Amino acid sequence: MTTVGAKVHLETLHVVRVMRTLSELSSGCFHPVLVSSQLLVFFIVAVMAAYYTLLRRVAKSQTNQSSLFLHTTRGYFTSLSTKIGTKTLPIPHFQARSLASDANSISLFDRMIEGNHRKYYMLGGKGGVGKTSCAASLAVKFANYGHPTIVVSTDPAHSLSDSFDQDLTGGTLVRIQGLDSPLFGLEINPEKTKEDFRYASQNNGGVKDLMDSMGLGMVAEQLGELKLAELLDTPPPGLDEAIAISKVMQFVDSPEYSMFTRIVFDTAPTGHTLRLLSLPDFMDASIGKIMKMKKKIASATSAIKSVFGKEQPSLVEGPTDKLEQLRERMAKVRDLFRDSETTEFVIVTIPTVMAVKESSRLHTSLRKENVPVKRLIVNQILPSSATDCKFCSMKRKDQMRALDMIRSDPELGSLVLSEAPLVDVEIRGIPALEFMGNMVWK
Ligand SMILES: Nc1ncnc2c1ncn2[C@@H]1O[C@H](COP(=O)(O)OP(=O)(O)OP(=O)(O)O)[C@@H](O)[C@H]1O
Repeated sequence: MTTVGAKVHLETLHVVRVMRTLSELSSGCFHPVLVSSQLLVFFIVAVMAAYYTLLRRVAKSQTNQSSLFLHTTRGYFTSLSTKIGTKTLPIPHFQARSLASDANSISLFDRMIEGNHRKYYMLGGKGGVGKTSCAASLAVKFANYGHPTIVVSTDPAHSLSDSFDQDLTGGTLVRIQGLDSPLFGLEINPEKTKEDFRYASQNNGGVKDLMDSMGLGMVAEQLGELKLAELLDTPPPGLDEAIAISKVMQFVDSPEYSMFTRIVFDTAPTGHTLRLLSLPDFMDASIGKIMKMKKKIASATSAIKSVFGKEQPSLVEGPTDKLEQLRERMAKVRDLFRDSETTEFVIVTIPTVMAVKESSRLHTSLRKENVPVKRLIVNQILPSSATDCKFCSMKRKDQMRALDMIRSDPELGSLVLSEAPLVDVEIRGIPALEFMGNMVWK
């Protein structure tokens, strides 16, 4: 065999090995409850990793080539503030209050609380504009209206814990204290998940024992063979988003979460969020390509084997093809992001030219992706009373110009504007979030 021939043969062997790994991962023995969280993430990363490996290798072988807010709010908070502790609690059973409203005088927020079917809200925008404060305040408001609610941060640089002034970093749902109503929070921790993968592939022992006990020892070996650790040192783009998506899939699919009628996402700054939204399409295409190649390789190998009179076990179809199932779930998430009955993306901005321009671009991208957007929150507006210092009055004039820019912007002008003033305290803790919620969500 020539050197080039040997190389192509090696590449093909690698491809077959990856396919086998996916096939093993795809077949049998997955107990839905045990596997739902960690293995789902494992599975998505395995598919992404395999896809990138394939792309790299196949392409290579084929081509060989100050107190500013004068209406002071401080007194409001200090009268309400209490020191709040956190602990993880089992999820109790709750029922959303009946939310009947007069169809003629219905506000945008009335529509948001209407109905007991599940709705998803994603808040996004430029860094530091107040996405977390708005997302947390919305979640608190939903809960206070009787909706069992989850608030999830998909921003790798989380500030949800800081916003609630409670520890939500454990990677599991935590009951948020200080409310009579059911509100749970979660910060998705991609670093921890990546660490788990590194551990899984470097030190198969612990994970293998665990997976053996689940009847999945074979999967642990195969994950090791994929050398995920190497891949995770240079993780494929979008891995953080893949982990976030796997959580969305959990919320969508799992009966464990079915009692939650509102799910609020505090998303990462614009770039990450757009990747998150386009990932299901990307995954769908990737899985499609992997499946096509799987079929090609299977038919090629069976042709060769038939020449030698040997029967080749089929790589093409298993009775339970988990790849196809994953593809269907991805399609479900993709459709969910685009369903205006269930999902709304809320853009948060501040009145500066730079933030407005970025929000306009974000809206363009969301529109292209067919993600429903109805509302634009303009946060941190200096109140009209802030004119007795020169700095404040200059700043306010600047902000008014940015607001005019929003109203005449072809992208943003059509959205419902919610204006929130800059307040003289940090938005932190439940009382502050309730206060913020009453300013923003009307
Ligand atoms: N209307 C407001 N008045 C006063 N302070 C505010 C207001 N909105 C937000 N803040 C403060 O601004 C800071 C940033 O807010 P927040 O964390 O909500 O922004 P973010 O967009 O989520 O930031 P990041 O992109 O870093 O996650 C926080 O200290 C918050 O308390």
